This record gives sequence, C-alpha cells and structure tokens, in this order.
Amino acid sequence: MPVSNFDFPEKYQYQNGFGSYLESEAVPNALPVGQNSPQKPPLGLYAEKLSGTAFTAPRHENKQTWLYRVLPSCAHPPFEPCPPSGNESVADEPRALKRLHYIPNQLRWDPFDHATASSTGGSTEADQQQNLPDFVQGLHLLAGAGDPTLKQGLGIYVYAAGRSMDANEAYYSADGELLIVPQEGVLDIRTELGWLLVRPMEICVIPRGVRYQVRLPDGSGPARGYALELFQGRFTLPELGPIGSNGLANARDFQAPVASFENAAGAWGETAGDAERGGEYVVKAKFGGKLFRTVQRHTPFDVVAWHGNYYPYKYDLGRFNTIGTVSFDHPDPSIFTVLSAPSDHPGTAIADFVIFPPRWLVGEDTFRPPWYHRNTMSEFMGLIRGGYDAKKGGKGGFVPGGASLHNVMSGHGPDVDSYEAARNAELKPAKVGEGSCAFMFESCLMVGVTDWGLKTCQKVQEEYNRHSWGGVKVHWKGAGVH
Ligand SMILES: O=C(O)Cc1cc(O)ccc1O
Ligand SMILES: [Fe+2]
Repeated sequence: MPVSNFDFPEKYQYQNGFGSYLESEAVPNALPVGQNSPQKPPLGLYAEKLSGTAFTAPRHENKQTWLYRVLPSCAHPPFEPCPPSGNESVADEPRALKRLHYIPNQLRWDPFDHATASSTGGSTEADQQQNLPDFVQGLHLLAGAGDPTLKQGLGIYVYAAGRSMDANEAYYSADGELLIVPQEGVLDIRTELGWLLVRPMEICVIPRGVRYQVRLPDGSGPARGYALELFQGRFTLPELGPIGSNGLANARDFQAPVASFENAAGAWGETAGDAERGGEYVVKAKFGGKLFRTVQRHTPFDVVAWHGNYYPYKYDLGRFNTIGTVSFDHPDPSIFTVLSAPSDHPGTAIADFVIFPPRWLVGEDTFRPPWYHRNTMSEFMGLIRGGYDAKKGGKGGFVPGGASLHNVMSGHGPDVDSYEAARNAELKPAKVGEGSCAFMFESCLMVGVTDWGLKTCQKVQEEYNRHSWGGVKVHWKGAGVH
C-alpha cells in the first residue's frame, strides 16, 4: 500500500515523472521564454546552469537544469576543510575509504543506534538537542568501493539524525548522487529545487551538487536509515524487456519538487544583509570524500524558477508493481529492481536498488524462499520494516534497522530454520512479507567495510554464520534413493 496521504502544505506539491524535462516557477514569469540566458533574465534573476552530465553526453543521457536565482552560487568565500569529526562520520571519509576491510565472510549487523549526544555539555533540553548529530553529522560510511576522485565506485551509509540541520546550513556532495532510504523518522528536505517530504517506505535521490538541508519535522522523532552514494553514473529505471511497457516502478510515480525560495538577498562582501538569516549561511561540501565549509552572505535556497531534467526526486515504495512467478521456481531478485545505476557493461550495475515488498507466492513444486547461492555481485541488505522470508528475526536475527553484506562469491541463503520450514511447507498460495520491506543494494563491485562498520559501531553479529548455517542438515539419502 502507498504511504498514507495527508494534507500536504503547499510546499509539498510535486511534479510527476521519472527523468522528464520539467519546469517550475515559484513566481509567475520568472522563466525566460524561448531561450535560457537572456541579457537580463526576468525579475532581475541570475541564470545558472547545473550540469549533471558532460555537455556532450548523448541526448538520452544528458542531464542539466537551468536555475533562475537571486544570486549565483559562486558568491562565497573560499571553502575550508572541516575539522575531523572524531566520530567517524562523513567528515572522516577519506581515511575510511583508504582503509577498507575486504572480507569473504558473511556479515550481519544488529540495528544501528539512533542518534546519541556527542557530549553532555549544557543542561537544558535545548543544549542537549543541539549536541545530537544532524543528518550530515550522523552519516556513517559503512562500506564502499572505489574512489570519488576518479568518479568510480560507491559508498554505503547508515544515518542517525537527532535534530534538524541548522536553519542557515546547507550541504552538497560533489562526490555523487545520494539515494536515501529512511527506516525510521521523517525527513523534510529543502533542496535548491524545492521541498521533498520523505517518510519510511519512501525513498529519494539527491543528484550530485544539489544543495540541501535536512529537517526533522516536529514530533516525528529521530531519523534512522540507509543511503547509497554513487560516485559514478546515475540511477535510472531498469529495462523492462519482455515484461513490456509497464511494471515494477512506473515512471509517473516519481515525484520532483516545485520551485520554492527563501526571500533573502545580500552577496558575500556586500553590506546588504539577509534579514531572515542574519546574513550568514553555512554551506558544507563533500569533495573527494572530504568535508569543507564556507560561510556566505546569502541563502543557497534562492532559486525562484528552474527548468531541466536534473533534479531531486522521491518515490513511494508502496507503488511498486511487484511481479513474480505464476508457475514454478524462484526468479532472480532483479525482478524487484526499483532503480539501477548501470556500469558501462550492459546488464551489469554499479548499484541496483532492489526491494522485497509483500507479494503472493504461488510457485508449484518450488522451494519458495531465495535459493542458496554465490554471486559475482555483492549484496548489501537492509530491512525497513517487518521480517524477511529467508532469515529469522528477533534478537541476533535480521531485524529492521540492521543490515547484512554478502560480498562477491560469499555463499549465503536461507538460515537453517527457514530452509527446513520452506522445504516442508504446504504449497498453497501464500502472502509473504505482509507489512514488511527488505531491500538490497546489489553491486558489481567488491565492497570493503570501514573501521566504523566493522568495529566502532559495535553491531556486527559475531555468530551470524554459525547461527544461520551451522546446523544445516544432510538430506542426502545415498545414490539412487529418492
Ligand atoms: O540473498 C538474498 O537474500 C537476496 C536474494 C533474494 C532472492 O529472492 C534471490 C536472490 C538473492 O540474492
Ligand atoms: Fe543473495
């Protein structure tokens, strides 16, 4: 079922369509007509082009958006490195990426902690709140591959945010496009192109370079979830092949924001101040895995109108049209692909985002859960809610907010109890996954685990393999015996 609708404030109006060429004006006639860069753009705005692909990328891949804004985004003092955070968050990423641990063992993590205060300094509730990490401070690189400076590879993150980013703070990543998968808590995301409200069972994608600010709406509680940053390429919809022209995630269900701006002006070095924000706006940038910051005298959220096909978007996983066998055998999980970031080799993804939503299993004479297997692709899994049909839940199991990694050629499959149950199950039509949703980031790359993921987070289940497969039984009866 789609995430329930409620009355959306005006800021959450959306435009529908995946990869569509869209346009949006927060003020009528802010977009120039018939050209992109007139001598004087309408309303005294600046025209600024945001290129998401090389200028010369083929038409079907070319991504760009024209922004019409109060001040161009180049007007800022030099960026300076942020000091290391000391808590192995995104600010410590370059070190983390250089020290990845490549491990052939199957790994599973207990649910990651919610945001905790970094110090006890300050006794008031407001002080304590301020000591909690915001979305950027609470982003931890768990695993990764490649190098953002070469635009190769990806980063897998978990996040735990206990407060909104400051009202005068924005963040962007030059390293890649970020897919965010909330597991608990609502993210109210202000982007240069407008607002996105992203709740558990929804996802969003923020393209490389787009500035944004993540807020936690009042009363929605702390936020926790997963994210994947693509250092290379972009997410797109998977081919449908013989499925035909509809199915899986349909293009019209992807939602892009409408233009929305803060009414504030005043360039760096000028005296004209930003009344609303006290004239100061912190912009943080992740660049080559390193965090930088600058303080500018104008809001980055001053885009009054835009047109293009390079924009953030959200998708409600409840709208996924799940397809499966109606005869026999368990299909490859690629049938559940929501988004795919292809490599240069057709059919082989740098990252596929795959979900396991509730679905009917009707296969006859079929072992219905996933088969035992080894894969040249690496498989990182998380659980948004409920359970997963191949793994037990409960303490020490695969539970919401936790994760697993089955790396290149690491054998895995149902744990012994799930296997025995499915082997003996009566094969009547059965609904699995009611109220559940697991997901997988599947990559052609070998994924290394960070120090934080292996040690600091203290969530690795040491006995994962033994508990899952230590007790697998021999059913072999000897040659010729059925
Ligand atoms: O390993 C997993 O649980 C993910 C998975 C699910 C499935 O249905 C088939 C293959 C596969 O890797
Ligand atoms: Fe698998």
